[in-house]
Amino acid sequence: MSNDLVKLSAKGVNLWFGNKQVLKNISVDFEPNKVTALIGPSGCGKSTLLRAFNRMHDLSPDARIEGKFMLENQDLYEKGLSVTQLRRRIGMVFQKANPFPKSIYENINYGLKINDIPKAERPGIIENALRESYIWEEVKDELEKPATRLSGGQQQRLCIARTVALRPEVILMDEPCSALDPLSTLKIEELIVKLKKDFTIVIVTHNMQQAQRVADKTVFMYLGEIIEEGQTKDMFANPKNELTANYVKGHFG
Ligand SMILES: Nc1ncnc2c1ncn2[C@@H]1O[C@H](COP(=O)(O)OP(=O)(O)OP(=O)(O)O)[C@@H](O)[C@H]1O
Repeated sequence: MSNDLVKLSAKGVNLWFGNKQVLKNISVDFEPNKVTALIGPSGCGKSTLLRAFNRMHDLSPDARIEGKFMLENQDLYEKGLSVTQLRRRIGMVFQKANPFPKSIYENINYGLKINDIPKAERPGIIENALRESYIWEEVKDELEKPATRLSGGQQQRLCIARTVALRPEVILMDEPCSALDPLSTLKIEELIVKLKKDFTIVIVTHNMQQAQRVADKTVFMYLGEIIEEGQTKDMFANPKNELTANYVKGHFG
């Protein structure tokens, strides 16, 4: 793939927790302004791979990583690279919404403050991030309310707003809808599809319908390896590998 079609990539990655090898010779490219879904049965290493891009295993003493993770030309594990700076370029949204126990406004303002965004610019950025995340109309009159009083779906959209406010290049999403009801899930899916105009998105999901609704490309993993990847439509309509076929048909997982 030519380089301008690659935003984020892993090359020859192996990862162990203690003696257990969890990722095996993973090489994958993620295209800019596309949504890519990582799918596969429980325990196959999807979250481990996603988290490795954001250096989330740095503090696990038993994690050992080989191979390269690149954001365009930046080696994400380069010695001396600031993890804070890296996470500004690669944001992450988790399975369970995790707003700070502060006001809705402050949840977004905090990240802007610690990243030295001038005070005068912050209200506009906060409003814009809330609008982009389809939550502004619901919260605009109660920005001082504690974020923890929002519904689960609203909290997750707030967490997405908190991430987009910092204008990362990539947003990693680890099962962002698994704790949400169907209506909130659809709102987040609509949001994900809209956000790809500005961001490159990688999403871990167990929900095959969700992968087909939101993802341009899909990567199927099994026991720590990538078995198949391709355009989502092709992978679901004509999987090349028998394991992929059985998984997408719901025969195991
Ligand atoms: N910090 C850790 N220390 C030790 N083992 C871990 C750690 N994190 C994950 N594992 C193990 O690595 C394997 C892969 O886990 P991972 O969470 O990446 O799978 P997954 O495909 O995302 O699964 P799920 O769909 O259930 O979330 C599992 O066997 C898990 O127990």
